[in-house]
Amino acid sequence: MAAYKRVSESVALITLQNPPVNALSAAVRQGIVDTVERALSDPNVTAVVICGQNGVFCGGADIKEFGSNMSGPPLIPMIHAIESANKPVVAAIEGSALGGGLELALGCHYRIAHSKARLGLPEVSLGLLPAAGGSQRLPRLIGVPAALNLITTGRHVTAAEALQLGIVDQVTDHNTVDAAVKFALSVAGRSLDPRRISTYPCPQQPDLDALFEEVMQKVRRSARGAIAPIACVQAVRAAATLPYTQGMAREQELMATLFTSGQARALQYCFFAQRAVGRWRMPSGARWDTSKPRPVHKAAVIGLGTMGRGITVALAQTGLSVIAVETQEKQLMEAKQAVSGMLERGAKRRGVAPALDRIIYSQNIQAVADVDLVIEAVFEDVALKTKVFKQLSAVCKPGTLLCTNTSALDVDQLASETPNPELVVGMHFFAPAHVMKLLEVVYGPRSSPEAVATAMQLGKKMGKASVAVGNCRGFVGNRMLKPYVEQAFFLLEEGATPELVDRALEEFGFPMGVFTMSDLSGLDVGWRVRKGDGLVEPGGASGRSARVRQGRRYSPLGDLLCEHGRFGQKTCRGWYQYDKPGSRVARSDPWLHSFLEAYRAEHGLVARRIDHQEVLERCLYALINEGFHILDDGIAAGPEDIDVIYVSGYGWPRHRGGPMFYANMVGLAKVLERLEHYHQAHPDVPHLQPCSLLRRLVASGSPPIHRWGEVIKKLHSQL
Ligand SMILES: CC/C=C\CC(=O)SCCNC(=O)CCNC(=O)[C@H](O)C(C)(C)COP(=O)(O)OP(=O)(O)OC[C@H]1O[C@@H](n2cnc3c(N)ncnc32)[C@H](O)[C@@H]1OP(=O)(O)O
Repeated sequence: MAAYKRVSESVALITLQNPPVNALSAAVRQGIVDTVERALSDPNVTAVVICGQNGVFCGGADIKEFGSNMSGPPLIPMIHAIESANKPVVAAIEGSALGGGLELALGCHYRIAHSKARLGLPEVSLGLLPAAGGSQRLPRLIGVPAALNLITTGRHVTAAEALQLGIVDQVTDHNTVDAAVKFALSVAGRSLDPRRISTYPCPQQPDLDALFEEVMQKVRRSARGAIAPIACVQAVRAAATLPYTQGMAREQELMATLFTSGQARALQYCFFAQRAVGRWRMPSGARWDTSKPRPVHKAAVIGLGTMGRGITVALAQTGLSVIAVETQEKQLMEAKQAVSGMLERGAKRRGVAPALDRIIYSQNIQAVADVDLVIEAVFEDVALKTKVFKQLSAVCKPGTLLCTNTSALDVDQLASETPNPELVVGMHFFAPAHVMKLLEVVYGPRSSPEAVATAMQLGKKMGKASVAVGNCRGFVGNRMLKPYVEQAFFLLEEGATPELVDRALEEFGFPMGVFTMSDLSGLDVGWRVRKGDGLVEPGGASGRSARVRQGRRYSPLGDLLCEHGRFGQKTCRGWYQYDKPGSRVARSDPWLHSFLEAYRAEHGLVARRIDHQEVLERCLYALINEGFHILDDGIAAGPEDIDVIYVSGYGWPRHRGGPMFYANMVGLAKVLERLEHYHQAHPDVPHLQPCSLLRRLVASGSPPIHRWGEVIKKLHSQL
């Protein structure tokens, strides 16, 4: 839909109307075609201004239409008709001009932006390229290097940067439409030939081949298997080397490949999944839209180790006053120095003042008496956390929300130690907490909807992908990680090497394989957890019993490496070897290979050839199978929650959508068949036994992922 109005007598004002972001749906495109035609055929109109309703120019093509049969006028001829118009067309850009929205503006003869507007071509993050002429017009307008940067990263630029780059002609702090109308009147009657970007030659660049080669290499390295960034480089190259019409043909050809690729579907699923997790719901029926968050102005962090420091930074950067408590003076001083450093570096990067004075440091827990919310981040020890929660209950004003930063402990058990368990939730941050985008908000059976709403809102303010999950061992992310890591260990026993397993996973798109990751986070972390679970037998047992614990197959490989003092990067030795402590360059370690051979010999294991497919199937399907258990148990409300957790916090490649989306893409019947196959081969591995929900879904004809909820609901209503 697009509204048409005459203003200042001779200016046609066309307003895009499709809330909330005026996406270019079929109806909007039709509206633009009709109103532009009307303006151009009206002899009383001398100029045209295009703007968007409610302070947003246009969020781009309507992503929801991508999955359906596209109808309505196509974008390219629509934009071409605007550019060819014989009356000046001015884009009045407020809010956002993104993707097709910016491409529409590039078809206009002039662009006026409000100073708070953001512009960009983020198609690459949806697995696409700017294929409404954006990949051909932008390089002609701002040059190849700047266009390559914007198109391959998809980053949004401010109006000020857009002006500097030459994307917009004017920036205003006042009413943008008024400024655009005034501007349109001032240019009416001027020749438009110099304003048609498609007719510009692409600015010449010395060493064009070298530039493209360099960018292509950089993009390939960071794309981790994603194809859209590569197609973006190819499209810009076409702009730089071909006449416009041929460049457009290349743009369309590349887009057709991307559009039908599974990657675009996965990335568009991620876009909507990220928004869907904000609409959380709990098994009790409490929901995001009926639960009111409490205001949080002042927060406290208890315990200033690595996690507590990061959380303090994240809170202060959000604009909250923070009381940071650490009982030991030396640790408190060290933490203050570290937190200040992190804030200063972050502020420098963002060009703002560091929020140093928002934090009060104290050794005394009494200092938190008047805060609205506390995040306890002491050592992962249930007795210690219980003690802190008891102290907090005595000190804090009534109604203070008590949050625990834990990666696995029972939130409900901690809640039960307080007089107001409804005020307790888990906030599982990921290290480094001021950088990592994921937050699991863990509710127990007694957590109030208000407490969950408050933690979710705080997470959003901190810029985190916040996902509400139920309380169980490891919550969602770590619970699913366990069978994944377990399979990797078993594969080593059966003949694989850390190098082989990691390479398969990295080629799949993970930034790091399981063993490189284990070296980075420290092998002792998992060792401590396994000790706590009673799985580690001191000194390492021998014989068959060494590989069986609690009635199921167990691999003591990680424990044995720890017994050798191999804790990963920090000790220069783990699954790999490193030149110096903390070095990230993992080198193959002959000791480890000999150790594996000796281990297999000791346990009568015969190494066999293992290929990448088996590595992927065993590690990923075991992880996915646990995801189905999590859905079945109601710990995650839907597959989107799991997928957002894995993409935002566990390095799952975004262009593969997340583990549950991936299972949907592979085919549920295939995942089930492979799990059955591997479970038959390894009956002592319960994680390979297909989950009953997976069986139910397959029996229901493998519905698409957005309809899994119906099967889950039916299953639960029958219980
Ligand atoms: C031939 C192909 C030509 C062109 C290709 C394209 O144009 S692809 C689309 C390129 N555009 C984008 O990638 C922009 C996507 N949107 C955003 O980045 C943000 O939504 C935006 C515009 C910056 C606004 O952010 P804000 O935080 O204010 O809102 P939110 O993200 O929560 O979005 C609000 C609701 O709008 C829906 N939505 C946003 N953009 C689109 C879109 N392009 N198409 C369809 N729907 C869109 C979003 O899903 C939210 O809806 P909800 O029901 O709440 O989930």
